[in-house]
Amino acid sequence: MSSQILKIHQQLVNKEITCTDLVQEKLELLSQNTHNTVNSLLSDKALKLAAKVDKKIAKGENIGLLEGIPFGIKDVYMVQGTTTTASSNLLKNYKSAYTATAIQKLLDAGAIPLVKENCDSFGHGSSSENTIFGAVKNAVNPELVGGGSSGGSAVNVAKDYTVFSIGGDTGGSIRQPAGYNNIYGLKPTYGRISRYGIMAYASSTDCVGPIAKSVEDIRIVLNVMSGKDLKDQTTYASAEIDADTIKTSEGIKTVGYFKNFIESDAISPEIKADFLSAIEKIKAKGIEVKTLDFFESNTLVSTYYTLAMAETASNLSRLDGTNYGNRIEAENLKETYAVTRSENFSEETKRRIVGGNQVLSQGFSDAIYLKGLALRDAIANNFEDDFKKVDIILSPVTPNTPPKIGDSLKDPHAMYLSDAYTVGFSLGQLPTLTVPQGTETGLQITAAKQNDELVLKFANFLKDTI
Ligand SMILES: NC(=O)C[C@H](N)C(=O)O
Repeated sequence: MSSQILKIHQQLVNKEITCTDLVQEKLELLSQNTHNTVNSLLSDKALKLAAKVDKKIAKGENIGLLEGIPFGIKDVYMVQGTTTTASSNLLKNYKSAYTATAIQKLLDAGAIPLVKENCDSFGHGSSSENTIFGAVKNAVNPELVGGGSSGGSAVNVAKDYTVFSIGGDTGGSIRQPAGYNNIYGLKPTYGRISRYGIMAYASSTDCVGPIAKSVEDIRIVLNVMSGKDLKDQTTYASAEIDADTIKTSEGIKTVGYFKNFIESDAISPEIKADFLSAIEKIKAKGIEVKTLDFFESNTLVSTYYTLAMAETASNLSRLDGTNYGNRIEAENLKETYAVTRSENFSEETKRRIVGGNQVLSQGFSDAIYLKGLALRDAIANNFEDDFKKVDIILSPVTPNTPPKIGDSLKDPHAMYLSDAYTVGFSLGQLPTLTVPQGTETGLQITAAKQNDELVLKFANFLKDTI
């Protein structure tokens, strides 16, 4: 699909539509939607901003590319004056005191925030069913899950309720719902976009990224959000990615894929067939394809969940009803903490806090946590070796197609295993993009650290190839 942002920009500039009508139409679609994508609507703010854009256009002033473009925000981002619930009961009424850097940059560029979007609570999940706002339904088939944890964001884009949405990806939360809903979703290199103002889940792999319907829209939004931020010391300065540069296939000679992913018993036959057919088409275009060895799914999933649970147990320890959230008074302070947390956190979040505290506790941390860190280093080293042999690693996004609503909740372990193909790239802190394949799960393009440009370039190449 071509750029929605460029199309709407032209329509606004040519006065074929007004920004107010556009925003009103999207707000109506969002408020009537039955896919459970909305936690809260930002109608007043959005309509005020739209009126300003219309005034500017009426006066004949120039507008920027993102000015007047309506977008959605996963409900884990602070946006001053809005409720930021993380889809949890504990923060049901929590109002953000400040705005996340990534969102502020979009607001500064004139984009119009419409909605705080439903997701798995605190990012804990792969289906967007772990939420107090009702399970997000898939855009293609509403009996299936919308994917997670940025499910509401992906479905809103797929259904055209928003032009793009900002998701968050710790172990697949942008890429997997993008795949399940047949659109694009980018997890940039860790540190390319500031995490300041995102509700922290697992700080060592949390990434901010765009979900959209075209490579060009991903590029535009990525450029605006990227950059060093003194409020997040893990950020780095990056060069803008140029539209024309990513239209050539220069620098793409070799593509690799992990043999064990594709030969695994867990992969669905449709996904395997679609993947191998894409590989044949890539080869036919003269690109060399190499198979690579990688860690087994069980190792990847257990390393990721060991570290993610440890980090979330630590990050969420601040939510005890004292400074934030839905405090439940009990007999004494200790009881108040306990009741506030046990009554307000979901089963899945409690599972992760208990698991994470076990990982970090004295007597266990050497055997479990330190082992997890060592494996993470080994995985990162493996990637460094791989990128000496290939330019791009291609993979399916998930081994499975989206499950029916309700099924993932029955078996958390099976849900963790469905992240087998996304979590390794998170641990490696690599740039990874989901591209749609016309099916219910997409292809995942990964390049070496800080080479987000090559990922987008290959996505353009793939668009004309498969
Ligand atoms: N947050 C994410 O990136 C999703 C992943 N399934 C997790 O629960 O950790």
